[in-house]
Amino acid sequence: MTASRKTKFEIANGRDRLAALELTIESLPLAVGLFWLDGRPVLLNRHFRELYDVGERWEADITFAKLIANGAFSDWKSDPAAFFERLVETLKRDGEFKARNEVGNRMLAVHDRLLGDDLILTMQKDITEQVHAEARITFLANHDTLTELPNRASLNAMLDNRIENARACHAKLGLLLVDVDRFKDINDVFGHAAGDAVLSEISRRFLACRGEDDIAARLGGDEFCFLSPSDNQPEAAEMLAHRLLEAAREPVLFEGRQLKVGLSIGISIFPQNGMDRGALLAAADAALYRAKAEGRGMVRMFEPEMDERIHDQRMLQHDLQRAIDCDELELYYQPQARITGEIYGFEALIRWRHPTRGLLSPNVFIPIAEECGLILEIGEWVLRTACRNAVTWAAPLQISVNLSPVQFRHDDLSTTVLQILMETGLSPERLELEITENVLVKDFARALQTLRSLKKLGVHIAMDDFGTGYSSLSYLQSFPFDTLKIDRSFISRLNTDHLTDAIVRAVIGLGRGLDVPIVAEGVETEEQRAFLAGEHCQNIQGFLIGRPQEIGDYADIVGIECKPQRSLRRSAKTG
Ligand SMILES: Nc1nc2c(ncn2[C@@H]2O[C@H](COP(=O)(O)O[C@H]3[C@@H](O)[C@H](n4cnc5c(=O)[nH]c(N)nc54)O[C@@H]3COP(=O)(O)O)[C@@H](O)[C@H]2O)c(=O)[nH]1
Repeated sequence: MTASRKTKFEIANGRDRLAALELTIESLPLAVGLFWLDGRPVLLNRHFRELYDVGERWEADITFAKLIANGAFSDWKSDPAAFFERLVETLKRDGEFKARNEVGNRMLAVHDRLLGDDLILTMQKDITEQVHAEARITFLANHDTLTELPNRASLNAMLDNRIENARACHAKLGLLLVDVDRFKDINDVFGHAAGDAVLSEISRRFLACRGEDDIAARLGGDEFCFLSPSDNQPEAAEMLAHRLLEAAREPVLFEGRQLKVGLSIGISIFPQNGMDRGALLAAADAALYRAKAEGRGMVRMFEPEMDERIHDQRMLQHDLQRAIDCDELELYYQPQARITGEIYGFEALIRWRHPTRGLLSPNVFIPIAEECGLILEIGEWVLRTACRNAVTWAAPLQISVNLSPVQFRHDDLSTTVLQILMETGLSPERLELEITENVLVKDFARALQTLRSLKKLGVHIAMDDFGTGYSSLSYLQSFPFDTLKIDRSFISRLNTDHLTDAIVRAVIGLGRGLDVPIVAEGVETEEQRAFLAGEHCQNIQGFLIGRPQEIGDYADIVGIECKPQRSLRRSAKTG
């Protein structure tokens, strides 16, 4: 090949390569533009031209600044030439510039580079889908998926921020904690889809009655939180609370049913009820607790004496952790008798001999133990102590033990019972476990399975407080209880209220029909006993027969030497 032919070949080859390069750039899936430093374009690929609406043969006066000014950078729009100058300065200094730019409804990741001394290469990638996905992920991290309200994490951040601002401006804030009354019942009776429908609809109504600056969030379950930033406190918070109550009044329609809910609301005010988020939430929670305790459907403002209750509960919880080890728990025993008066068993009832507060009722500390999980240890102690005590009796009487729903939901309950029976040597048919229907309300199928495995051990199962829940009857269909205990609230009204007499009569009839013996609880008078005898109620328990006492007080009945209970407790603990 001659020298001139070689050059021609190389030139042709070079042109081909340039054409191939241009074709590649033309079809790249990102917008590419090459510009002179004065802004005039050298090359704009198809994506770039489409993005900025430029023809294939662009007009002579087109420039980088004019093109980008069609994007959404407002500073570019106001003075594109000045911004272009600044870009060139940046490129000369740093060699590149990266940013996100919005063009029309697309989001672009822009990467500009200086090529040599006189060219700007801009590469702009469409990241609209990625940005949407990022926004969705951020939204999900900060919002509750069901109601789309801010979640607890984002509420915490917003509260901290608003409290900080309010502190700086000496402003006031109202914090509302809102609980949907009886929401659990809707979930349990009509299913979770109904529960979800209620929460979604209620949240939608909440948003409609919230003020422009108010914050609404879902904390989880049926708990919501609102922040009213008005200075007019507590009035503004109270007004918001009443708007929320009103919004929830209308039933929620679900699959043709009208589901009725109510709200309980607790309010705390910044700064007087707390100086930070934790204190304000705790104060609103105490007020909410009071609202629920006073019958639900209520709004309660925080009052300092509620703080004492929180403090008190915390102290008790703290002390309770040591109660077993320090031998402070005791069992009292209350006799259970045939209607004729013959005692056939005892119910074990726990007491806490607190070192400074004296003898505490289970109503005071069992809810605390359930809340903090200590009930598992305490419940096991009760079961072991009661069984160990009962085997020492000469008379093989029945021993009844209360089970908390928390114990019941724990996986190992039947194993624990079996272990204690084997360890103490108590014959299973002497042990009766008392459950309330709360045990069955949550996760019915699982509860039923546990009941069946307990029954297989040979122990008896009693339904306690019968008649106080509204679905007791349906539970009777599902499980063959050995005993039904009519709640003492019915017995105390016997002979004074016709309706109560009729209910007690009906329950006794029901027991007879199902062949399940009835125990009437809380029998205090001979008149009540006579009524029950007249209705052929088999068994009674109550102060008329005997109060809960140390077992030594019933030594002659159970057939033990009258020895102090503390030694028995200690021997139960050491196994
Ligand atoms: N999970 C556990 N719960 C327990 C345990 N021990 C008790 N409890 C539950 O605490 C509640 C209160 O019990 P208590 O203060 O012992 O009250 C019992 C009796 O004293 C009371 N009673 C009995 N007869 C009468 C009466 O004639 N009048 C009257 N005013 N009160 C009376 O009733 C309570 C027994 O109720 P019940 O269990 O429903 O049979 C109570 O709910 C206990 O269940 C425990 O170890 N674990």
